[in-house]
Amino acid sequence: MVEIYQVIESNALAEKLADMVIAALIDEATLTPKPGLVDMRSRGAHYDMSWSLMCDSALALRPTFYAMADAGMQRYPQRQLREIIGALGRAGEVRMMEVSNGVNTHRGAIWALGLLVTAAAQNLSALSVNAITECAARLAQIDDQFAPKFTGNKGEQACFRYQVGGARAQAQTGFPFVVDHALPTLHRSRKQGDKETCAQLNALLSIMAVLDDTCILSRGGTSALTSVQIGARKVLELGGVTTAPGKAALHNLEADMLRRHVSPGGSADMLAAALFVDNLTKQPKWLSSKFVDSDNQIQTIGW
Ligand SMILES: CC(C)(COP(=O)(O)OP(=O)(O)OC[C@H]1O[C@@H](n2cnc3c(N)ncnc32)[C@H](O[C@H]2O[C@H](COP(=O)(O)OP(=O)(O)OP(=O)(O)O)[C@@H](O)[C@H]2O)[C@@H]1O)[C@@H](O)C(=O)NCCC(=O)NCCS
Ligand SMILES: Nc1ncnc2[nH]cnc12
Repeated sequence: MVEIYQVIESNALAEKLADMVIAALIDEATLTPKPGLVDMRSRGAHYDMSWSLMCDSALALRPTFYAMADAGMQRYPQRQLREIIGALGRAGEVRMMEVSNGVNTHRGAIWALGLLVTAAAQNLSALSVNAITECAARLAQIDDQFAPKFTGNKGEQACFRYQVGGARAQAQTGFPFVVDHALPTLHRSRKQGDKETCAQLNALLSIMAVLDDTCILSRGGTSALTSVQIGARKVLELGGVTTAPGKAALHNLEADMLRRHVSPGGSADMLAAALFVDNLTKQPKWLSSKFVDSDNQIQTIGW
């Protein structure tokens, strides 16, 4: 019997992975409403961002994520791979700043989704949530000798001042709030029949309820972070955004955040990461095939 299968070039797989990252970033930006964040209806607590800017920034980052996925598919030693994607990430940040006119639209997203897309590309035959996040964590733990020791960025300053782990620790510990909070909430909410928008919003709130978001800390300090975490938890305890009490609590949470002028930018990045991992682990048809690896060997992607 002749086996019929589609052979995909590895660069086509990297293209697909990059497309999935961009789709996750655009889905996150488009999710409406989101408290404090840019969405289709408002700029939230950001004077310098808009929905179209977020989309332009995401699209401009496609070559960055493609190059990271491509690097992940080559058989580089892990330290070399870490340094390659570190350089790509820094170049991506420069590109982001050019497109956004100096606004930090996606720095945290480049970091988190860059590590995740590289990890996914390294393990195309084992695309599970744990395999991807654990591989991304191992990459994040490797010291990149070419990275500046201090960035001077607001996130870094907040980490020192408030003694929290921020974006780096999230990645180095395997994105626990994506794995243990966002994805289970997303799945539970879908299972109980919520619309996709509500399921994603509940997932965002489940992250906001626990994350040490340095965007909130640097603008509003610990009192703002505690208030946001309590507010997000309250919406979920009241049954989430589909119930009348949950909706009312969400409204109060948003008003409180706008009054404090704080935004959960880190939580938004973690939601995009969750949407990317969720899509990737749904066994998409384009991956259930074979591909040519960097040694010109045909590899089967299987589940
Ligand atoms: C490791 C880096 C991410 C650098 O991080 P650093 O600690 O130096 O700080 P930031 O530059 O501030 O970047 C951290 C970004 O991560 C997001 N974030 C915040 N808290 C968390 C968290 N607990 N877990 C995960 N992610 C988190 C956050 O990004 C979002 O916020 C941005 C908008 O914030 P906003 O306050 O509006 O904007 P600012 O301009 O900063 O302030 P204002 O003036 O407006 O008040 C938005 O972009 C979201 O994305 C933080 O911004 C990483 O950059 C790094 O090391 N890169 C080097 C390259 C590399 O090695 N790459 C590896 C492979 S990809
Ligand atoms: N929707 C959004 N609004 C503001 N900052 C963000 N960072 C990532 N996504 C964001």
